[in-house]
Amino acid sequence: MASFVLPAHPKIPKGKKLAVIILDGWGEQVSDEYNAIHVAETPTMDALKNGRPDTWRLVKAHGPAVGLPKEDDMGNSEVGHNALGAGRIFEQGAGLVDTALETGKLFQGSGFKYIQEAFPTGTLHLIGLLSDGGVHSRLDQLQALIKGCAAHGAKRIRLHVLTDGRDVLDGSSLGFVDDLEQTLKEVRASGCDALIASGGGRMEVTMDRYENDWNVVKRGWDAQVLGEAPHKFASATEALKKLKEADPKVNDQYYPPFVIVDEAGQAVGPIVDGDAVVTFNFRADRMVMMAKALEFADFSSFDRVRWPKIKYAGMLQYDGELKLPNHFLVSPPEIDRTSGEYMVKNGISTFACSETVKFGHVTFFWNGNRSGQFSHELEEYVEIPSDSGITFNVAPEMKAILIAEKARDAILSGKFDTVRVNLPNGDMVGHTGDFHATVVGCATADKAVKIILDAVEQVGGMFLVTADHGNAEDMVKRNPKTTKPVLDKNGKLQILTSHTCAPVPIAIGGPGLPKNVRFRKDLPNGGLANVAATTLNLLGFEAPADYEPSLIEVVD
Ligand SMILES: O=C(O)[C@@H](CO)OP(=O)(O)O
Ligand SMILES: [Mn+2]
Ligand SMILES: [Mn+2]
Repeated sequence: MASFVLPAHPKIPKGKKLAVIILDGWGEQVSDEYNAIHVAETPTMDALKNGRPDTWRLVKAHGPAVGLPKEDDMGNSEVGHNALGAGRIFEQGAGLVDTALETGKLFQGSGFKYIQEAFPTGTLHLIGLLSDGGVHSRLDQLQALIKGCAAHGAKRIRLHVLTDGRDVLDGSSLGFVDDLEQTLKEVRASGCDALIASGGGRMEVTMDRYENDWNVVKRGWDAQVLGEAPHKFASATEALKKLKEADPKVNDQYYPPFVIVDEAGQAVGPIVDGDAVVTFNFRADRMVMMAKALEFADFSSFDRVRWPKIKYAGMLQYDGELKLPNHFLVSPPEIDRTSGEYMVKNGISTFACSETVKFGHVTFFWNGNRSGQFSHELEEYVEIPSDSGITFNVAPEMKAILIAEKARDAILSGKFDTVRVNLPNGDMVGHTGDFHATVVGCATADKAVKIILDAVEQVGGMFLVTADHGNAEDMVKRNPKTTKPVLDKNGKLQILTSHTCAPVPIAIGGPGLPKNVRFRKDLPNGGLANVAATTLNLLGFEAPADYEPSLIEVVD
């Protein structure tokens, strides 16, 4: 058994309060009119950067630095917070699924064998996000899964697709539907009856998270399981086109639920007793609620009307603590010995807080996709309810100030050694593609940082401010080489709703920070995984030997 006792840091004393602030979706990019952070008034963050090369730097937050397969994979909250909390780089779901598909192991595992039992007489349903974004799922993996299932005996496959427009450009869903239809055609030619059965936009249908709004999951349930939706079409392509014609404001993220019907008007693929279901997203947060609805006998979050007896597997197991779902096709990364666990085992008390839509980021993701606390005595997790049923450009301040005030009160209470928050604005408002609202959101996040830093000042503490990946710093599609916007065929800017591959800032400071502590210069490629050792050092401990190295040094 690994020992959790950490030696004292030889030079940094214990006992100073530490605030850790994560700005969600806050990267560093060219400072121009498409950078909402640059355009926003951000005096607090500017002051941490300007003229402070020893206590401000950039760290990598995308690609292999956070366990993603490729250098052009943008960062995201799951991999970012996993790295921040765990202090090491784990190969993440995207890469694990790639390997399982390439080696064919996915089709030999116990999870696949389990769903395969339903193939002779039942339908296989595949539910998930349809894009090549690589944050929650990937189209090429879905295509390989469909072909592999057909080759391994699936006779009837039904797709329940969620359109994206958040990790990819808005409007790109039509192309992804075309690609998927092509694969389904090939599979049909091999004798497997494969069709799209239902759909809807990811933010409107199924992919809610952290129980912010169960109506989202219910809309998905009604379409996917019951075969009922307000809109019925002969194909997914027709659905996307007609729904857009009827309401030009509708976008890929927010398509209403629809079902595909046959000539007699019957839904082509409701989920019934004896069927198999796979949720093909590898990322956990936005599939956990659906997984609960599919799997839990005791379930009261909405009226399921019918709870079919199915064989259900997740692409991954989404929650190791809850063992949810029980069956899965690929084993998730085993993110163990996170900094949160070390802190608890070394007597460090923690207060963690965010609003609902980011609450699991500083708890569940931070702790290696583990729900619950390590210690009820030493840890307090506070969730501030998020607005639901709106897009965040309508209320771009979100709950940032309330989160900061909770953190301030926790710091001033003297009860906690460390306080950790996620400020959501740059990310959640950035995803709406509304530039002006994102500017307001970023300015608000900056004000929230100030509230926390003022409290740190009062108690003579320290702070570490960083981000989990980029988003708000880039609101248009650019040519990566020239950084100039890439215009569409009509000469218009293409709004970027997604995350980016930008590095993120990290700043340390506060009256409690020993004067001779500064960022090392010999880790130019440092990334988010280097932050955990840094925070353990600031709290007066040496970091575990196998953690990525600390970003700080003490100069004599
Ligand atoms: O909203 C989400 O699910 C993702 C984007 O797909 O954003 P984040 O990783 O910041 O949570
Ligand atoms: Mn994020
Ligand atoms: Mn995001």
